[in-house]
Parts: sequence; C-alpha cells; structure tokens
Amino acid sequence: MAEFAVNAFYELIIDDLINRKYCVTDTFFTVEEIDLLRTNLLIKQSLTTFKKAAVGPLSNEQIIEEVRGDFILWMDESSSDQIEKMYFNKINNFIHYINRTCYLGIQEGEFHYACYPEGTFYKRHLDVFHTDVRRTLSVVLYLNTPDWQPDNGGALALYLKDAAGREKEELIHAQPGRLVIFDSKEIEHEVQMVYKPRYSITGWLKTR
Ligand SMILES: O=C(O)CCC(=O)C(=O)O
Ligand SMILES: [Fe+2]
Repeated sequence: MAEFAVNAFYELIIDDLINRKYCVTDTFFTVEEIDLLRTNLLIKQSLTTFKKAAVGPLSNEQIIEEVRGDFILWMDESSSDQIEKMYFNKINNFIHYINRTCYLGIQEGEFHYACYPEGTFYKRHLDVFHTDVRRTLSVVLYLNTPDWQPDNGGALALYLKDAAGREKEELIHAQPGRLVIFDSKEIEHEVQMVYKPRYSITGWLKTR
C-alpha cells in the first residue's frame, strides 16, 4: 500500500466540511486551469446545445421554468478531453484522500457544465432526490470571467443554522476559480437571479 501523506490543504477543506458542512476555497485550481476550463466550456457551448436543466430524478425529470433556468451539458469522464482530464484528476485525488481519511465511501461522481443566462436562477432546494440519496457532497466550481462582480448576481445562498438553531443565510459570490463543497443531504441552497451569463461545473460525489 502506498504510504499515506497528509495534505494540509485538503485537511483545511475537511475541517470546514466537518465543522460547518460546507467549505469555500479559491485555490483548488490555478488561474491558468480556470482559464482553460472556461475556454473549453465556451467552445463546447458553441459546438453543442446545452440542455435545459430539469428538476427531479433522471427517471422523472421535469422542466419547471419557475424553479431553475440553467442549461447544462453532462460531462463524460471516459471520453474527456485533456482539460477535463485535469479537472477529473484533481477531483479524483481529493475523493481518494477523503475516502482514506473520512471513510465517506465515495464511489462515483456525476458532473455537468452549467450556464445560467441573464434573468435565470435556481430556487431554494436540496440536491438529494427521494429516489437518489447517494449524493453526499455537492461540488461547484465557478468559471466566470476574471472581471466578475457581485452585482452580476448569481450568488449561491446557503441556508444554514446558527448555534441557536435559527436559520441564517450565507451568500457566496460566483467568483472565477471559487470551489464550493457542501453536504448534499443537509444544506438547502439557491442560485440568486443572474444578470450576466454565469458559468460553472457542478458535480456530486456519490456513495454506491
Ligand atoms: O451553481 C451553483 O452555485 C449551485 C447549482 C445547484 O444548486 C445545482 O445545480 O443543484
Ligand atoms: Fe443544488
């Protein structure tokens, strides 16, 4: 068995996940990697039609405009290009690490590109469906342009509980390169109204 090396950066992420069920980091990917992923997304968007995202489990998908307005393209790891391979390598390294240290038993992931055009949002929801409770961690990486401003909208609102059990809202702006990981089963969240096209990769780490 390969010797285990503690990764201080991953440990900070894990501490946050344990202590508050979510974490935000801006340095998981380099600025260059984010530029490559954004360019790749934009090329794919010009070549393929992103599908209107649906709500509910795959077996019973429904498109409900008032709930979410984003367009998505599922990623296929087995036929990924060089830039996507870099993304999967980094995510898989992290999965390997948390499986060894936190015994989460992550077996697989599912990932899609997402674009929220101007005027769209995703209403408050939880990422697990009644028929698919395997989603354990939600992983969102923002690929917006470097000049992204909070007043472009599209902040991610996490609905948390304070020490007294009262609900509090934590707003996370969709800054390029920002990676948000949160507990899929516990944290309700929403994407606020978007005023400029908003790009991301969203994924779920799942148990068997
Ligand atoms: O893009 C985000 O910030 C979150 C997206 C989301 O909640 C989802 O796709 O389930
Ligand atoms: Fe979500």
